[in-house]
Amino acid sequence: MTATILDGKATRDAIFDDLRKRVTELAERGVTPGLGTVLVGDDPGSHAYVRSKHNACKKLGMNSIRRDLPADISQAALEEVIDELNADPACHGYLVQLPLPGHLDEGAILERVDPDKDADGLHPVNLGRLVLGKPGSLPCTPLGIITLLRRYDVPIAGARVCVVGRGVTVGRPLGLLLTRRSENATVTLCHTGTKDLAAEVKRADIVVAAAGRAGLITGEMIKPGAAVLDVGLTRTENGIVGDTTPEVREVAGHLAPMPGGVGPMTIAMLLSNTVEIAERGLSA
Ligand SMILES: Nc1nc2c(c(=O)[nH]1)N[C@@H](CN(C=O)c1ccc(C(=O)N[C@@H](CCC(=O)O)C(=O)O)cc1)CN2
Repeated sequence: MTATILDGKATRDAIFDDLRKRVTELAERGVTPGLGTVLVGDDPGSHAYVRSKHNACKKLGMNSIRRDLPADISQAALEEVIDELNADPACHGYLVQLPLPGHLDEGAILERVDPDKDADGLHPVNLGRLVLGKPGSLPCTPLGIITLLRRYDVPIAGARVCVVGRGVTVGRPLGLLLTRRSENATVTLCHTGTKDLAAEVKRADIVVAAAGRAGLITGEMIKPGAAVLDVGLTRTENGIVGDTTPEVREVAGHLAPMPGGVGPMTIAMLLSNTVEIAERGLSA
């Protein structure tokens, strides 16, 4: 068996086509949705992601506001930038690119973002709304994973899902999303304390590998025909590698590869959240 590829780039492009129409409709009502980014420091990966976000805004006819800040910025100065974006009516939604340099209090910065402008869905208020099933921005990578599964008709309701990795951007919120009534999956959240990872993975109809450990999930751990989404990203001398080994493709029924699977969906969901915030502003 060779897995059907869950193509994140093609799916992102289809989502962009839909978003372009919504941006045009908003423009007809006098609103141009605006996305802000806050980037601290010189990490080349973070710079590349932020660049992609601004390029995507341009493609869709959205405004974008960029705040690039020095690596040694103080907590107080960064908080001032956050306060400015909170007050800027042209900025409908924004994000603080993670990770932040170690001297900054990341939690305090994320909490300072106006939850109703939180394009990333990572503000504690929005994570709380997710727990309570109330409307709010949803975290982009988990939302991208569910959108990709739906696009390829991979059954979610009743599926056993094994999420490997308990990070705040992917694993934890994904567990919450998948166990909503609308998704109805049964989720096992695995982490470094899991006793028999191979056994947990083997039971799953859907495996999400988001531990950030290259090659952690091997072909023999996968139930034949399962859907596997590789979200781990490790940069090596030979390029990017994911959390799954190449043989997984021969066992899985569906595979979101690294690269080209979930990553492009993250940016699509970020723009979708921003357009949604702008639409909400008009209907409020
Ligand atoms: N505030 C946030 N910070 C970070 C997030 C996030 O969602 N919000 N996620 C990641 C970085 N990220 C977006 O910000 C991101 C990561 C990867 C990709 C992507 O398209 N990856 C490609 C391959 C990577 C490459 O070529 O360098 C892929 O999977 O095909 C997009 C966005 C951490 N920080």
